Amino acid sequence: SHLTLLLQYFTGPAHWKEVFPVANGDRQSPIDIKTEETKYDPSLRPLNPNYDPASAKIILNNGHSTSVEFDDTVNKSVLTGGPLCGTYRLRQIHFHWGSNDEAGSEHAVDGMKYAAELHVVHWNAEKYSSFVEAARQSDGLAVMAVFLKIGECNPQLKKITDRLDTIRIKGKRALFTNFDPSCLLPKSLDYWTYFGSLTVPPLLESVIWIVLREPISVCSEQLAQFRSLLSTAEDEVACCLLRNYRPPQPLKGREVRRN
Ligand SMILES: CCCSc1c(F)c(F)c(S(=O)(=O)NC)c(F)c1F
Ligand SMILES: [Zn+2]
Repeated sequence: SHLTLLLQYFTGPAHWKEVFPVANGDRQSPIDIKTEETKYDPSLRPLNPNYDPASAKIILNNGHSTSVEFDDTVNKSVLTGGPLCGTYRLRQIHFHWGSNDEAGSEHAVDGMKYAAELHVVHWNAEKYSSFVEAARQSDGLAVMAVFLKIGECNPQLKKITDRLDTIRIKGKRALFTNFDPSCLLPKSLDYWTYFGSLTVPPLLESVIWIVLREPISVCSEQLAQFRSLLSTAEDEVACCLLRNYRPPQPLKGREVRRN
């Protein structure tokens, strides 16, 4: 309907600042990482993801992406090390992609975009009592970003893309357990890190970003399965979730460090 199209037009990234002024803030994400300007920091430690496959609970279509949600009531699946102080608890993973294989990642590297990007979302359970409280703090969230590069079909990603037909409609969820998201990480855990934000409203500036330098592979057919998800609910005119990435935002003097 015209109203749906109008809403979709006004809910795009260009209009977010009208409702969420922080969209023009000093630490917005994603960014274009200019590799020549990144700074080696010897104090950065190796990343130490430690996930229990039993923490995985459900796979979900929230209308903006597909996510796997984890049990974050105890410190069973955590991320420590890297730029982080303390223990960050795994909350969920989700993906960003584009309407074609040429663009889809949120972060860019020297102006180059990958086909898609995986976000592994953690919150600072040592200092804060809930995800929602942590999401309001400058050191509340830690998101590990993994680039997906067009190439071979990814057998680990298949565990997720093979289930998408059961959650095509916005709001649908299905049981999804016995899954360790480490299987989606590249061989090298070398990374860039910088202080940023959520990339979807409310765009809260509470994310310590950890962007892995080595991509994992994804094939066109698997990306097509992401694009076949619907951004609409049962009672709405069906509309495919063709793209869900925010374009790069101004760096505003921030430093990007590398280990
Ligand atoms: C528990 C519900 C929200 S968890 C979440 C999310 F769903 C999301 F999409 C992003 S993002 O901004 O898109 N990518 C970094 C986040 F940062 C998040 F923390
Ligand atoms: Zn994300």
